[in-house]
Amino acid sequence: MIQFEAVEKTYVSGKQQVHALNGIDLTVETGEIYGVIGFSGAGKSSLIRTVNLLERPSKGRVLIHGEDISTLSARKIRDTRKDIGMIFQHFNLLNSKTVHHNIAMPLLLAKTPKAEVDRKVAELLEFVGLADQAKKYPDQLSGGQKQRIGIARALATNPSILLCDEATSALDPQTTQSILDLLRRINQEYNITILLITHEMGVIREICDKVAVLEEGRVIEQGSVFEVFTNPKHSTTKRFVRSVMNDELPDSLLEQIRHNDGARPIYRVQFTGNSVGQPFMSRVSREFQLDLNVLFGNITELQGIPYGNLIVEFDGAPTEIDRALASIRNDNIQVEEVQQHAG
Ligand SMILES: Nc1ncnc2c1ncn2[C@@H]1O[C@H](COP(=O)(O)OP(=O)(O)OP(=O)(O)O)[C@@H](O)[C@H]1O
Repeated sequence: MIQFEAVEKTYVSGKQQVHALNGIDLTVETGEIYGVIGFSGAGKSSLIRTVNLLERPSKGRVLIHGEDISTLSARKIRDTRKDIGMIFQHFNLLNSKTVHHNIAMPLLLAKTPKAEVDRKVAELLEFVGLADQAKKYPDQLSGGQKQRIGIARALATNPSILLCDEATSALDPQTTQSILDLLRRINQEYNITILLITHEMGVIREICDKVAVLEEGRVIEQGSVFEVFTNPKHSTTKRFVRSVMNDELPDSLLEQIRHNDGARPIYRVQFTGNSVGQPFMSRVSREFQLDLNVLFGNITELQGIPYGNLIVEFDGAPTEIDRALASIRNDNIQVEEVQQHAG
């Protein structure tokens, strides 16, 4: 478990002060994959680097499994660091050393016997799918392969926590996917808690259980990925969600809504989980004698739960439309009128 308690970080250079973190409270539970997203300069790197003391908080505390690491002895800090692996956007491999040596590095530093080092490196190479690349040098590998080496090196000391600093930002979409699959396996098979920072909402959607949105060194929104994606509250969160959820109304449709005289109101209908399987449209149409015209829609999946989003024009008697809306809401389906937002 990682706990940030009122964490602040101020950088001082000359007379200038930069307040990178302004009081962060966050808890990453054991076994979770927790994503922190934010635009450039939001404070993501500063935050993740306080976990392994690459940066010390200016105020507040970071607790690892309940212990404030900044108060530990030098020896205990070394032990705690072994328990926290880290991978980086640009991999941070030693180009003059072989793949084997790069992965072995943390074990060699810990004076692990050679036979044990060789056994562990072979196991890790197998796990990351690069068993035949041990003698190569990083320059001979693709970006995705380099990140696999970075991951293998991070796992060498059997950590319980893995920090991922923009681990897929330098990779193409297909390679990103394969690295995210590998991170998920690490989380599931080794029960390693993962804290990742990214500026890509697709990464959060793909593997995270929880997400926090960072802006100007503050957490502006946090929650389960499902909650935050289906009901984002802050405008920055809405921007991030829109970047992957494709629920923007097309221009032609906005034009149609703008010219709607209000006789046929238009609603956004959002439904999740069990509601997805319900034939609520035909039921409502029959029961309240309405014509329902679907103008736009998509159904997607978040954390294995289906999530639907429809834009529907309701045509019928106003009193029946009101009754229909009440009936839909009764089924735990969210409905909101889009007319006023569209213009
Ligand atoms: N060593 C440093 N000295 C001075 N200012 C710094 C230092 N590191 C970061 N900053 C500043 O702190 C703020 C937060 O930076 P940080 O790198 O944590 O944000 P970020 O969200 O990770 O951004 P990016 O995605 O661009 O890396 C920025 O204004 C940055 O310029």
